[in-house]
Amino acid sequence: MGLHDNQTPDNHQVTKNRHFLQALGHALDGVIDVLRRERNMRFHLVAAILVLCLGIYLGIGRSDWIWITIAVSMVIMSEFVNTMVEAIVDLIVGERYEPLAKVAKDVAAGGVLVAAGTAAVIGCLIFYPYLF
Ligand SMILES: Nc1ncnc2c1ncn2[C@@H]1O[C@H](COP(=O)(O)OP(=O)(O)OP(=O)(O)O)[C@@H](O)[C@H]1O
Repeated sequence: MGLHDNQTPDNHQVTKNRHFLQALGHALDGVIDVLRRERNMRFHLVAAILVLCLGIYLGIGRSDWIWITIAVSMVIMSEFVNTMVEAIVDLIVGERYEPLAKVAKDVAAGGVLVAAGTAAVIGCLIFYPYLF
C-alpha cells in the first residue's frame, strides 16, 4: 500500500478518513478489537447466538424479536463503551493508580452489568410463556 498524505511514514493513519470504505474498514477493526480484548463480549455473543437459535426453534413472534434485538444490541453497545473507556483511561493514566480512573472503569463495567441484567429479564419475560 502506498504512502498517502493522511498516513504517518510507518503507514499508520492519524487523520480523517477520505472515503466511506476506509471509514467502514476502521469501524470493522473496532468490532474485531472489542471481540479480541473483551472475554465478556465473546460470552455475550455466544449467549446472543443461543437466544437466536431458541427464538427460531420456539417460533417467537415479531414483537418478541424486536425486544430481543433491542436487548442484544444494548448489551453489545455497553461492551463497546466499556472497551472505549478502558482504552482512553489506559492511554491517559497508564499503569498509575488513579481514583478517577477506577471510577471511570468501574462505572463503565457497571453499565455492562445493568445492560446484561436487563437483557436477561427481557429474555425471561419473552421465553417464559413459550416454555411453560
Ligand atoms: N489506572 C487505574 N487506577 C485505578 N484503578 C484501576 C486502574 N486500572 C484499573 N483499575 C481497577 O481495576 C479494575 C480492572 O481493570 P481492567 O482494566 O482490567 O478493567 P475491567 O473492567 O476488569 O476490564 P474487563 O471489562 O476486560 O473485565 C477496574 O475496574 C478498576 O477498578
